[in-house]
Amino acid sequence: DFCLQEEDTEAPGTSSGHRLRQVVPDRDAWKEQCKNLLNYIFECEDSEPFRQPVDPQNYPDYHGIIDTPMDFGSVKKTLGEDRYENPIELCKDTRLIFANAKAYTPNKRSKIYSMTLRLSAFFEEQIRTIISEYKTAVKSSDSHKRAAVKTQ
Ligand SMILES: COc1ccc(NC(=O)N2CCN(C(=O)c3ccco3)CC2)c(F)c1
Repeated sequence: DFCLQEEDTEAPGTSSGHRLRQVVPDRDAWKEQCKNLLNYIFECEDSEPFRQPVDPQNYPDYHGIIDTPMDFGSVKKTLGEDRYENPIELCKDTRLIFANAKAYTPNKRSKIYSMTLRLSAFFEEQIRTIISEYKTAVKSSDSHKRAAVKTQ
């Protein structure tokens, strides 16, 4: 964010023109943070069954039980294609991965389901800060916008 001065036709830092550049939290920081979080999850062995969509050949009843399949590969692709507006949307899709496993598992002690419990605990720990910093950045950048309008 910066406030343009009338005489400011020069490149920044020249003797005649000058710019007031304020530091505002980066509202796009969540993208890189979520990319790194997803890469870490992909490195975890616990994510192996959840990196790609379920193959109906292996689990013929899966799509009869689960209405909205989701996997980390799809989340990563959506993020990479800039189709998430914010980290809250990414968090919703990721929670769907865990909810689907809980809905599909025949019992709560199944190996595959137990993998989601560890993954989910780790994900929730990490996404909490990412979302909190994003919300702060949005609030701050909105207030900077209001301030900038006032000076015009
Ligand atoms: C292409 O290679 C693949 C693609 C996808 C997968 N994933 C699966 O088949 N899953 C098994 C069913 N499921 C459960 O949540 C679940 C809960 C309890 C029992 O199952 C989701 C993950 C895979 F293993 C290999």
